[in-house]
Amino acid sequence: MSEIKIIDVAVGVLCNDAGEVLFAQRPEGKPMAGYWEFPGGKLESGESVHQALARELHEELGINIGPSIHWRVIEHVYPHAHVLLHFQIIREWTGTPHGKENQALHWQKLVVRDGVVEAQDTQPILPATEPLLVELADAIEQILSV
Ligand SMILES: Nc1nc2c([nH]c(=O)n2[C@H]2C[C@H](O)[C@@H](COP(=O)(O)OP(=O)(O)OP(=O)(O)O)O2)c(=O)[nH]1
Ligand SMILES: [Mg+2]
Repeated sequence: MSEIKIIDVAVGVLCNDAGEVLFAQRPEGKPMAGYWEFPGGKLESGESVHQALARELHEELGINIGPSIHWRVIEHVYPHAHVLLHFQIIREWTGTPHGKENQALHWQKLVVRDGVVEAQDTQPILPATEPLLVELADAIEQILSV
């Protein structure tokens, strides 16, 4: 019997006061290079989702995050890995995000039109993340309205 290894991934949705979210483009050398994603990465052993997120966003963007709000957990099977994605929304951080791994960054407002989010500047988006954007736009609107 073969055992499936599920990889936990902490995914950070940085959301600014204008309601924009930060996308990063996966650099050369990683699986699915060129795809856009939310910053984040794999949990190391013993880490909580928030701890992994704080570490990854410091490594990838050079920022220190404040609290993260749990939003969704999504399972996805790629040819390269079977992942469990823990999406967290972040409203507070210190420092200005910059691509420490030479990845391109882009702040993008999630505008829903005819039931889809048009994100022309951040195509293609990772297949597990793309279908969540409409609901994420909703969640962000609610968070900003409080
Ligand atoms: N960060 C992130 N990963 C995502 C998203 N959507 C999605 O399917 N994934 C998948 C792609 C990868 O299989 C996995 C993330 O793993 P990764 O390779 O980026 O992990 P890492 O940052 O720790 O990278 P490395 O140190 O292993 O190079 O999760 C997303 O929006 N953000
Ligand atoms: Mg990563």
